[in-house]
Amino acid sequence: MQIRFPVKIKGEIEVFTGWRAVHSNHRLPVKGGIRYASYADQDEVEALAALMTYKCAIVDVPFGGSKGALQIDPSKYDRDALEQITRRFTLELVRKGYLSPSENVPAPDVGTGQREMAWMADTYKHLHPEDINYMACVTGKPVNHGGIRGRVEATGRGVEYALQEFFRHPADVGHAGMSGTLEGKRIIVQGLGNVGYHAAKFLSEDDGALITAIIERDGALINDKGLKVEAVYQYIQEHGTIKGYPDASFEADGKVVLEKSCDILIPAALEGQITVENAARIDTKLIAEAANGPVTFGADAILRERGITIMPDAYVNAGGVTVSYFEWIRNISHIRFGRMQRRQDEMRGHQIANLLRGVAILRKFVLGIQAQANSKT
Ligand SMILES: NC(=O)C1=CN([C@@H]2O[C@H](COP(=O)(O)OP(=O)(O)OC[C@H]3O[C@@H](n4cnc5c(N)ncnc54)[C@H](OP(=O)(O)O)[C@@H]3O)[C@@H](O)[C@H]2O)C=CC1
Ligand SMILES: O=C(O)CCC(=O)C(=O)O
Repeated sequence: MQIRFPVKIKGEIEVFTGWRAVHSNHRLPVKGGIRYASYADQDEVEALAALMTYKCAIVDVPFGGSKGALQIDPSKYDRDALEQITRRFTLELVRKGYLSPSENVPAPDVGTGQREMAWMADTYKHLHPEDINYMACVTGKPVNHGGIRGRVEATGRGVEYALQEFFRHPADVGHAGMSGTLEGKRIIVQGLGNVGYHAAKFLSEDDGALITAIIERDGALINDKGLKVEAVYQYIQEHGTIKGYPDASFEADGKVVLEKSCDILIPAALEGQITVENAARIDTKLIAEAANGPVTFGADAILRERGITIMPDAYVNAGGVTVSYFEWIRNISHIRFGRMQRRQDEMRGHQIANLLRGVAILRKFVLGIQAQANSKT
């Protein structure tokens, strides 16, 4: 479904185009992120909606597949304009039946995050004040707006878990031309956004892997001894670029760094980064598809022919939708997880107390019979 809507920004009317595609509603609600990107188009959204169907099936979360996008470069708008645009987009989605807790539940994706999800949930709530499940209309919300701890880092954490699992299978590791664990493995990450940042951070800090290069929109940082991911991330927050980061060499052409030698390549930015054009030059043993669709169909065949193992997106980046499921469940159950746990603990406490009481009664009963028997002899 395509939507076109006008928004008045600083006195000027701008018309925006967005999409929400549903691939399969064999299970409801359908689920999938909404991205803000200038390159977004309908074909991409439809393909990503199909991927969501398969992803949800693979990790067995009871959702159908959907995806959405708004054709916009969010870096060109200030906070107020983005809020206006997001609220208007949400209004259109709700009106057309493409956003609701029971039918279609968006989440963050490229260019969107907790803030946009909070605006969407709030807009839905104003349109449907009678819906007591309004909070479940989107996931990936801030924790103080019905979100769940861990959703922000969930996709990156899932990438780490998928790789940890891979390294638990020595035959597969050997087949990929490696041995041992993640410790000391040379990893290149493309995209230090939500997914790439958390994946790189956890893999280096928790698993001892070396992040030897980070490729961003404006070039790449290289350090064969391993980059400090948190320091690079903070540098970007402060300077808005990776250029000038002190503890690494800089390469202006990020695409070339995709071809640098490494053990594991993690594309975590955009679709179609590894194509028939560069597949023959990719110098890695394992590709973990953290982004959706980073390897094209043609490139996939070339890489496999060359013996490079590919861990597919529908499995590698499914941590996000998995935690989204817990957020949605929590929102529709109207009970805090802590409270559920407390009730369970209380119930268990009651059961143990009842059991002990039963044992005490039984003991009294047995002692009584024994006393009776003794008095008779
Ligand atoms: N967020 C989630 O929970 C999930 C995301 N995904 C997928 O993961 C991928 C990344 O999403 P997410 O991390 O959320 O998005 P973000 O917008 O948070 O991050 C994307 C990152 O890639 C960078 N980037 C943009 N263009 C390029 C380029 N040409 N070369 C290198 N880096 C570039 C961006 O830089 P800049 O900020 O300058 O644009 C940004 O740092 C997408 O494919 C998404 O669909 C999959 C499952 C769940
Ligand atoms: O968290 C979600 O519901 C969807 C995340 C997403 O868009 C994706 O996995 O590609």
